[in-house]
Amino acid sequence: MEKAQSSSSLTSLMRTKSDQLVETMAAAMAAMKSPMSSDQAGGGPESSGTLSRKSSKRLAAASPGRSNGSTGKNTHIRKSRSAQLKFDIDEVNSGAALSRASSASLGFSFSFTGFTVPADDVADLRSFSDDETPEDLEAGMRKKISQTEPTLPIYLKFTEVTYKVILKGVRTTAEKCILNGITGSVNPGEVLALMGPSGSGKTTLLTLLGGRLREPTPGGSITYNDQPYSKFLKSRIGFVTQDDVLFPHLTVKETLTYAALLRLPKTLTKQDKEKRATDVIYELGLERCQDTMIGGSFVRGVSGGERKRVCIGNEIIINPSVLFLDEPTSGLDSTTALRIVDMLHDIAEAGKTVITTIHQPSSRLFHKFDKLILLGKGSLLYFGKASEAMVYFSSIGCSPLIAMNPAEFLLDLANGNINDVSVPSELHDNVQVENSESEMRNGKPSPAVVHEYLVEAYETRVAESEKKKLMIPIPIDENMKSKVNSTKREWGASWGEQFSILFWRGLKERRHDYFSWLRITQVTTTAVVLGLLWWQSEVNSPEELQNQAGLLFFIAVFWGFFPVFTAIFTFPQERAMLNKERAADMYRLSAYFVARTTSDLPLDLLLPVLFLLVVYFMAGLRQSAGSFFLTMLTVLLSIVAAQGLGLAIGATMMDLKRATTLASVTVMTFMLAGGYFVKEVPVFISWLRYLSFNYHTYKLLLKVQYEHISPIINGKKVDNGYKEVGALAAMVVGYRLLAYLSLRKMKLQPGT
Ligand SMILES: Nc1ncnc2c1ncn2[C@@H]1O[C@H](COP(=O)(O)OP(=O)(O)OP(=O)(O)O)[C@@H](O)[C@H]1O
Repeated sequence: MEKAQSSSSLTSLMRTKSDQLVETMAAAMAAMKSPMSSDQAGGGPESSGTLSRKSSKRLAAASPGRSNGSTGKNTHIRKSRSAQLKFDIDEVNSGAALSRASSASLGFSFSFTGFTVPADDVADLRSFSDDETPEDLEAGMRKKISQTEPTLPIYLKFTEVTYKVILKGVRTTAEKCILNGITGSVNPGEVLALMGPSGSGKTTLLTLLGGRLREPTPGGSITYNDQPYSKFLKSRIGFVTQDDVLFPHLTVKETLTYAALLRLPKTLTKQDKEKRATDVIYELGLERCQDTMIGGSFVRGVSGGERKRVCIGNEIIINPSVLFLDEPTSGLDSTTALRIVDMLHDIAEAGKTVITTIHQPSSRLFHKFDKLILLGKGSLLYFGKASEAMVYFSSIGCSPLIAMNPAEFLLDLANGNINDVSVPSELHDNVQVENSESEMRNGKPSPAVVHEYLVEAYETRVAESEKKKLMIPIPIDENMKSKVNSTKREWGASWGEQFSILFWRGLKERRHDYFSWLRITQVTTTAVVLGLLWWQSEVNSPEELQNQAGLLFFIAVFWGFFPVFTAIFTFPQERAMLNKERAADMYRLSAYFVARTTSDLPLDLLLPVLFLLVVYFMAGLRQSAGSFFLTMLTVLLSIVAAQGLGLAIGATMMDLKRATTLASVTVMTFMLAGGYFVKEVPVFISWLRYLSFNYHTYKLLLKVQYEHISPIINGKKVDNGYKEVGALAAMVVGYRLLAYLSLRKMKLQPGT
């Protein structure tokens, strides 16, 4: 028997690779057409190997009949076929890996010279918007990602990657294993698809590979050109998250131009960067919608496919070496999805390494991937060429019984759903022998049994050889490898430029808010009502003065309350964008912070001017230019201080519900401590008023209006007002500093 076995193996090895491939494919086709016939030939599921160690022991004990004379023949066929198949898979995996990478002109020097789109190409090619027909695509109307600039090639390898989280319950703490020993690799020029049922760990694996998930520390090793993750990679990695994180009020062109200005290296001029944005627009076929707003829940904008392409454009604009995409085709029709995957192919052809998760691809899509990882409950069920997946599963006895999209078949298997799928008879025998209810469902092996079988099949057949392959050093020179190791961060623009870009981007994004008639109406209506209520009020008696002081206190409270609740939204609303852009090292946090907090100031300071113009003269407050302007300055200072509080609460909580609750309690406390309602505050709590911007504003307003009447007004001593101004100025800076530090401490959310 041994002789027969070795001669069979020898024959297999002596055949040419193509012969083997043809035979294997033919066997697989035959198995797919008629799974039963292969059984009869002795090479079907039964002969495909006793893969489950546990199952095989059970089988040997329970089915002595199978260990008779025929076993020798069966074992021989099984072993020789399995050896042949293993050989094929190994060969195909290693041989095809670099084919596309080498065909792409991968320059081994690292510079940015910009994308080049020949003008004729642009003119000739029709735009590729969502209303294109599938025929256009078939006819090759799709634009190629034409890029003359070399890309730093990055070979990504990952071995035995595990990821566990601690789940803390009310009483208990449990460990959950999300990924369990995932091994694989992807090279420049290849598109690797991560497939698996919902919750199988695709996004977790993608974010780990993208270097965006580092807590809790994952097990195993992930290397980029045989080097561990370094900060340098942030600028070489593009990451397209599942949710499209874009500013809804910016147009497609604005979005990509700002990304180019912030992310491209300082060595490029502003014009070069803008040209790069235009090139990307053409390459992604977005020219027809380049001046359309992105849109969002409340604003109609570009279509879902266009939005996804903008997200991809945002990442490819930096000419990344590795591009990660989380479900780029979700929610898109099959034609648009195909277009996106075609685009990923073109991106890979330009020498980039592309890794994407994909939920349920059509068969046309499925065949476009070079490599495939199939996950089931966090375990690896298959890693290899996508085109070899069916061959592999047929080799372990799992084939579709009806014509089926391969992706659907693989997902069914990964889910343990074996309706319309043939599984090895040993799996049936197994569970029948044990007659375990938990292992059977309607007379079929349960999903858990199928899962265990698939995991063990992969471990025993392929895993070891894959791990060995990963030990081979990658074929690029040491210089190139060490580049990845650099810890130097390279900003695309200086601090000042970052500030200016972010400031103008903020102004553009919120330009609609500035001219929001709702806010203007709200403020002017309040002003008119106040003006009418205090119409031409006099201060000839203490009662009249107290009456008018009520108006001053209301102004102090209104312009304390309003800015806090507006500013609270600033950071929680932009959290996803901040996460995304900080993960990509697009700018310094300080530049973003200053730009974000100042770009709102024009409107925030314009409305109170309008308000005071109405109230001041209607209510007949002190009629002198100095008093008017000092009142105005006091209110503006109070607004900037109150904004600081709102920013600090928002940045600390980063959750609108909690932030608004805390803000309302704080604002109410400050209002009560403001010195109008309670005159005799108990000593032990009297310090509270010093924290209240209402208190300081009110005191300053009293001083401006009545210092010529009496040194003590409404129970408040009117001095030079420096203390109040100092306190408000300290609040302006202090609260902002607190907000900034809270943002600094904020942990980046993976995958957003
Ligand atoms: N930090 C975490 N804490 C607890 N559970 C987590 C955590 N991260 C992921 N999980 C769980 O791990 C599993 C895998 O999640 P993951 O998002 O990677 O799955 P997926 O395959 O991408 O799913 P989908 O296709 O639905 O997006 C899920 O059950 C998820 O709830």
